[in-house]
Amino acid sequence: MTQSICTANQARQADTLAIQQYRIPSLLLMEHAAQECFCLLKKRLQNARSSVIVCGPGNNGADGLAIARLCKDHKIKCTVFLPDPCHLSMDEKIQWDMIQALDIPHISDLEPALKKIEQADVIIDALFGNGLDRPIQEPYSKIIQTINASNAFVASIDIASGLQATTGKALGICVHADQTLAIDCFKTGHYRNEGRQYSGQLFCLPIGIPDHLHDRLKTALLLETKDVQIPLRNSHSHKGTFGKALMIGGSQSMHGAITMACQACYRSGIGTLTCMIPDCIQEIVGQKMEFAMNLCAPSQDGTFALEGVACLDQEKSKYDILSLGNGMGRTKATELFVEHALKSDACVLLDADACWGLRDQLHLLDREAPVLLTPHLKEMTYLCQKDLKTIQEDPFDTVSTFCKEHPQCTLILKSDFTLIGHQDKLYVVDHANSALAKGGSGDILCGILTGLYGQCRDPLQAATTGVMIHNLCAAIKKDPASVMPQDLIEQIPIVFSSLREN
Ligand SMILES: NC(=O)C1=CN([C@@H]2O[C@H](COP(=O)(O)OP(=O)(O)OC[C@H]3O[C@@H](n4cnc5c(N)ncnc54)[C@H](OP(=O)(O)O)[C@@H]3O)[C@@H](O)[C@H]2O)[C@@H](O)CC1
Ligand SMILES: [K+]
Repeated sequence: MTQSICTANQARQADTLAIQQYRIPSLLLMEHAAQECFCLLKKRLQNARSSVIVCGPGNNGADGLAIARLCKDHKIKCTVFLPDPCHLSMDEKIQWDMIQALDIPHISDLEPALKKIEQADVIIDALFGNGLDRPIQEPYSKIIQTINASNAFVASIDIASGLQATTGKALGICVHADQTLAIDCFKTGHYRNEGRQYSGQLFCLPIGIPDHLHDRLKTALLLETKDVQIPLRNSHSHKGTFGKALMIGGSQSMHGAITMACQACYRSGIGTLTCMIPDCIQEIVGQKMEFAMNLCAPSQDGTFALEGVACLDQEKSKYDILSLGNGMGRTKATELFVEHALKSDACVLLDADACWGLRDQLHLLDREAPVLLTPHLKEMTYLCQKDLKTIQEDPFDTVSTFCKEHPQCTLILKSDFTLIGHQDKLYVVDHANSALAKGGSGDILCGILTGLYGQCRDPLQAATTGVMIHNLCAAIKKDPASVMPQDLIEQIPIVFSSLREN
């Protein structure tokens, strides 16, 4: 099952359709949710000296009560805390009656409950889920404050209580979860604004809502390794089969960027690779890259000179993909190279300084051949009319709006998770790893994408597979602080073969 990322409204609509159109009783969905949560938490609950399930006034609270019942079935002790038994949703009222009939320990008075929370080593947070619609007030703020001050392991059901499920904004105070057990689908609020900070480790649990309901009702899909496809390599092939790439970049002060990008490209299966650099770095780059052909364009002050673009014009028709940006610098020549590359018939990949070089000529994106763009958040401000804060607040909207306006583009927006957009499709790759938060990491991604595009000629396949490979390269047995770009490049063959085996 591919995991959908939904707004609160989309998740609610899927629930409603499952109940009304597919006649699945709401209590049955809830029982599935409770069983899945219980399975995941069972070991911790068994080993806990004291656990508390804190339940709010809606169906999120009802999930918590159903989990308490499963604990009783498995002879696991836990205490239910329901602060407001007079204010319950319909399903919660049914769950609450069962709790009382089964004589499961429960408290509703605040002071003894807060003591229990202070002493607990496992807390299940079922205060608020998808339905939180206003700032948290007393007594809930005091309860959340006590949960956050405790040393307990905290698991939030569906979403950390206090987070608005669509926006990920903390409405006043918010539970700081160690784990979040998303019910049926992830919520956009897990990824936006404070969502990442409060959610802890994320899991998505199926509850029997027919998967196809999310074909329409979703904002994005979370990509997993099983969803990506390394381009096939027929043994009866020659170097032309796997694409001809021209990678353009480098400058006196940043010659490492283009070298790393080219190494990653070659390791990612390109047929032939030519590297275009300013002639002032010819010697140093040439020594590092026997595998690539070098083309030198005239330089000025350590970067490409304006007249260097003639070199690109002479060459550009020979390639399947032109990739620009790595270590190129922000100069007039960069803008000119971007313009002339986009006026070719080849696929064009614009990375780093090339995204900056595009900022005043976005109309050039309306072309026949595909364009791949790999901005980070700041570089994204050059590609749309939004400031950094607005992009950070809603990267989903930023990417989907851009991709609708520029249907030829595949956009890869890099932050602590990666968003990939193409036309109306939106994907998330979430393998956050600080090993990638370093200079050189983007150049390696650019190389991987170029290599993959050469083989599959499908920008979206190159993007989804390339981002996944890049993320997996960082998952090595080295401390993230010490991972060097070269470590990532050396990991590429290992990741390729493990993905191909799968
Ligand atoms: N079939 C299903 O639907 C399934 C649902 N499932 C589960 O249900 C969850 C969604 O349930 P939900 O819609 O009842 O929302 P939830 O967040 O529990 O309660 C919110 C209620 O609290 C109130 N309220 C809001 N803000 C407040 C505040 N600041 N301070 C105080 N009160 C506040 C407000 O009520 P009001 O006070 O406005 O009457 C609102 O109604 C979902 O996350 C998942 O866990 C699963 O079991 C699968 C099946
Ligand atoms: K919750």
